[in-house]
Amino acid sequence: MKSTGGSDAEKRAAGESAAEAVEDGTVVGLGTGSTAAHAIRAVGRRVDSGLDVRGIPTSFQSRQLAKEAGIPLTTLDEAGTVDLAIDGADQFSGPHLVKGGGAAHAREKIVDAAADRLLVVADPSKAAERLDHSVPVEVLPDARTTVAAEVRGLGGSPTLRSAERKDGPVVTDNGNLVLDCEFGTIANPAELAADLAGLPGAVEHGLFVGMADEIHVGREDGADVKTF
Ligand SMILES: O=C(CO)[C@H](O)[C@H](O)COP(=O)(O)O
Repeated sequence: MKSTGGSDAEKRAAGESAAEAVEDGTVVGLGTGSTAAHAIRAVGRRVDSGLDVRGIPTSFQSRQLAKEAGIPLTTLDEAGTVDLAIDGADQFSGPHLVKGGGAAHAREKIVDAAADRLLVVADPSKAAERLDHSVPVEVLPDARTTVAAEVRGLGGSPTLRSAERKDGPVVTDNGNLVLDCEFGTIANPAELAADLAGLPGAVEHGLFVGMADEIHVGREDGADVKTF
């Protein structure tokens, strides 16, 4: 699993802190990435101790991890609602997030938006005064050229994400491609989110505007919780 940013101890502290918030008898969205992985393993340990939950994974990776951790799984179709989602972020500023470093942001946004509460888990390197991380845009393969042109028209600089250990582009769990779009400092995340959402062939973008209810920021020896 690709790991970026802070230390593993910080990520683990964040994941374990959020996993403590999971209540008995609930449906939990399971995010993607190295920090969310710690939360999934921690929820699994609580399941071993008798916690009754059902998890909704947001990616192939989180499904595999949840199965290994012994978390019973369900789907949005079956469960209908999500009580709590735990997910990572590539950057956060207040409750606003940039996600999609693992190219899982389309399913993550569906599950995170459906949740009554979204708990973000992050190491301190993900904090920013204002969002300035590149924004991943998942695109239908046929739309990559036209969406890239539209992104340039919005003042962005798109780059097709290349795979590591495979020739060619990253292909998402949904069979699509990813354009990483640099906009510099994002003055108005809501406006950019609306512009990107309106592009034909853009499946989903990685701006999660105002979506975090809590951010658990891991330290070497614990976690700080910001509530919104
Ligand atoms: O959005 C994501 C995947 O699409 C991840 O949550 C994000 O990339 C953070 O990952 P990590 O915890 O490994 O830094």
